[in-house]
Amino acid sequence: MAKSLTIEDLNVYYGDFHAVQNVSLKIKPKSVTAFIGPSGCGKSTVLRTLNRMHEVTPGAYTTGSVKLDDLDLYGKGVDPVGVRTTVGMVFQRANPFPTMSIRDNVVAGLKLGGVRDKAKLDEVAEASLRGANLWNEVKDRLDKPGGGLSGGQQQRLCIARAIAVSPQVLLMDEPCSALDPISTLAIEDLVSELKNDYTIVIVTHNMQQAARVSDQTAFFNLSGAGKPGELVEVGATEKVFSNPDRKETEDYISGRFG
Ligand SMILES: Nc1ncnc2c1ncn2[C@@H]1O[C@H](COP(=O)(O)OP(=O)(O)OP(=O)(O)O)[C@@H](O)[C@H]1O
Repeated sequence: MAKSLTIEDLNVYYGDFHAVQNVSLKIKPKSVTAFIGPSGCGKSTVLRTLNRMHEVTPGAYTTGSVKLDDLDLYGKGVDPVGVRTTVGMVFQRANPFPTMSIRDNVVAGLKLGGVRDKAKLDEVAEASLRGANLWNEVKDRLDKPGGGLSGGQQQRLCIARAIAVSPQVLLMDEPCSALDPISTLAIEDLVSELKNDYTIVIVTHNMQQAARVSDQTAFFNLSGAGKPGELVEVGATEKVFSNPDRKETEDYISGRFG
């Protein structure tokens, strides 16, 4: 199920603005990769190119390639909507449909895809909520609105919604930035469990979080004011945090800048 991602010579533009340059990176199946770096260096931009989500911004485009196993996600005839099902995404702020029931929130994507069989929908809702470590907290109120859950529960609901459509990769853009420390730890534990089934890429500003949850860390930086962001260093998380190759990486990780 889980697949690899291979990014080669990726450049991202917002119209005339060259946001990110020459990123090449391999992401193994069933691993967690953390994107770290100072604000504006292009972490979210690169993340969004992994499921063509940047294309919702008018004028945004890429050069280079992103492959899911052998499939070029930007190849001729590849449907971006299909890509976003295969490569799911969880955003910074939990964004459940607030008035929709918890159950319907989870299976919204399946329903949109035409699945009508109630038994099947219930089965996927339960499996996804269990997968997101939320089932026990909500099993007695599945018909209540998603907006009535706590922030941390809403974020896990969004993770359940993302996994309900059986993706191969999960992208997470600062999924804990709006959460308290306990909810944050719950999401981090969940990420470690989800790694058994999915390939995960997570953007985080929290160094401890990157160190705790990821196998591989990619450090991005700006080459100068107004210049594009670039990938400075990527490697095993333990190595990047204990013995980085580049001084900029060490300075950032040790809090000397950024
Ligand atoms: N929709 C957009 N339209 C135009 N420029 C954008 C857009 N989104 C991002 N940018 C620009 O692209 C650059 C990279 O932004 P991005 O959000 O990817 O950085 P980031 O590293 O994720 O930052 P942060 O840590 O602050 O979220 C920035 O200069 C930003 O202003």
